[in-house]
Amino acid sequence: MSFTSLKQVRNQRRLKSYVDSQPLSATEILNSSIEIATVTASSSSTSALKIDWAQDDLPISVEVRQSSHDGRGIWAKQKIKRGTPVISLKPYVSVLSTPNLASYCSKCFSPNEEGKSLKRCSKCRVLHYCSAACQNADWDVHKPECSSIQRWTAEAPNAAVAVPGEAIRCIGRLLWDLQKKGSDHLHSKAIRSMESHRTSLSTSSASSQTHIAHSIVKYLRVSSPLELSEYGIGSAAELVDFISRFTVNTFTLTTPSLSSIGISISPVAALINHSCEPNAVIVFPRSSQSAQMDEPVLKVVTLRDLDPNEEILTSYIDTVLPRDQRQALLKETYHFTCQCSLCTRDYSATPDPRASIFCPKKCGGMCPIPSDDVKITRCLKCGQQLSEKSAGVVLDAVRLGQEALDKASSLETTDPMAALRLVTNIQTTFAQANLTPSTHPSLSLTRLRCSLMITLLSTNPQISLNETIRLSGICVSALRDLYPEGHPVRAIAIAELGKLLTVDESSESTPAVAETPLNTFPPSGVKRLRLAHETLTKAYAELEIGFGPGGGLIGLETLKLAREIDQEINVWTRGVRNVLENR
Ligand SMILES: C[S@@+](CC[C@H](N)C(=O)[O-])C[C@H]1O[C@@H](n2cnc3c(N)ncnc32)[C@H](O)[C@@H]1O
Repeated sequence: MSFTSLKQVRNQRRLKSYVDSQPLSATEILNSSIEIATVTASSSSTSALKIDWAQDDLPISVEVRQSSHDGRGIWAKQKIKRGTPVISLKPYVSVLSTPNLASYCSKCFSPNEEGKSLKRCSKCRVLHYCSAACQNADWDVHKPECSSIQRWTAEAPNAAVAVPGEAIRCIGRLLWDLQKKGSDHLHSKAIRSMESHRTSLSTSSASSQTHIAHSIVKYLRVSSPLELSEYGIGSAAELVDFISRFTVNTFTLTTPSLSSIGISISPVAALINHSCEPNAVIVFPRSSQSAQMDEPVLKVVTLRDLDPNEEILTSYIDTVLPRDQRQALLKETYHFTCQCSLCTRDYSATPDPRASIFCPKKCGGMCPIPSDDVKITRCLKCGQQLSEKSAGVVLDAVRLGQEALDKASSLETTDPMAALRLVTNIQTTFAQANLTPSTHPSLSLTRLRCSLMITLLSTNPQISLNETIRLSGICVSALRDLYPEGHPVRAIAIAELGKLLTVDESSESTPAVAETPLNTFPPSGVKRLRLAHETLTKAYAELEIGFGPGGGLIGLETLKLAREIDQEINVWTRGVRNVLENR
């Protein structure tokens, strides 16, 4: 679960507060969720809850429990094998983020296929569909949205804000649905029961949520929050409360290859608590077996074998970040101090791979990265202290790297070449600072650089295929230091490397880096094909864990490619044998 998508909204102009002078008390909010939950059993620290709106989506292997530490959560009742899609459901609402509106169908979220074009709604001209069937199926929900978008666009001060952001569109869809179903419907109960932190918001969060509240009022075409009673919202405070629930409980909607394309709301999946070292992941694997109209399907897949009475935990944030940054993000958006196994790990003997530099004496050991507060750091193997000057170089590199990452990410789709220049130029600074490849933001920059090179590979002859493969290899090895076997991020990176190794070598331009004995990766000819096959087979095995049996759409593609390469290797081997026998 991540809320990067809301950043867009946060950065917009802030409006006057709508919040009532008499906010709902925490007890009132708590009571509203307890009335729908019946305690049915109890253990020493947790008690099982039977929640009517959750029962249909939960298999018998798990149950909802309440704990004093992290509230409600989902727990294993029996042994569960790793790679099990323990929960599989369709979110109540899913919407595309604005830049993706023309590239994916707004009903089934399939991408615009090459050679075909999505059909645009002729009225709002904003949503697109892959077929008339998808458009018709979405019309019930899109109807009120369509006129609201048209009005929003007509009143927009400039083209940059001509389409309401995904948070506004998502809340709009949710509220129209609740209005139609009524307050007694299980969906309405489920939404009301999601956790809110309205009473403990920081000033900046309160301000951004108030801003969203203003936008919602404008989008729904009511003149004040008091007119929202037909949506089950009785006051301005309740509207802000609703938005707080939304912020805490929204998921990033991703493609089968994990690109973020929008946001989804599922109160059942939102019952899962957080760990920076999770034992499960939330993915949208898609597969050719399921009918398109049923997509997107959210799956919670276990990453390791679970014992009975273990809590199922996913990560709400990107766990490539070092502890301080993870804790700050979780505190700001989710209002808790994380005490997971990763956050409480002792790094005095082995440094955190997310925050390390190589030993200044090059003994083969590593030092924890210095920070503004702790500048003195020494190699954990040989004890060599990092000089103050070198600590300054590292701190500068991290700061410049983060700036380059933010800037390049914003240019990624609009000007990939400029983004690539930015992330390439920072490499020298990083090399001087001795950051390890898995240290933040080094890894994020390498991943972005690799993904930009892949995008540009087919159109720009300056991009070297072998260099792209080498970078992809660096990403895979750094991700292996951070993620367990089968984690979808790692599995997708391995599949990407395997796929790159299958690209026709003859398409390679003059190598940008001279081949040296130390630089023999990737190999060429049949050795390369064999490595590609081995990598794809490994990727498939990991995809089958992180995305569940079959590995989702990427699993299917990877398996197909592995089989094709296997045939190619066989043809090549037979060819060589024939030549040898004819001699
Ligand atoms: C998406 S909800 C998870 C379900 C929530 N526990 C409930 O009862 O509805 C996220 C909220 O759960 C709580 N939470 C999740 N993980 C936690 C953790 N590891 N430690 C403490 N609180 C946690 C925080 O209050 C957070 O804002």
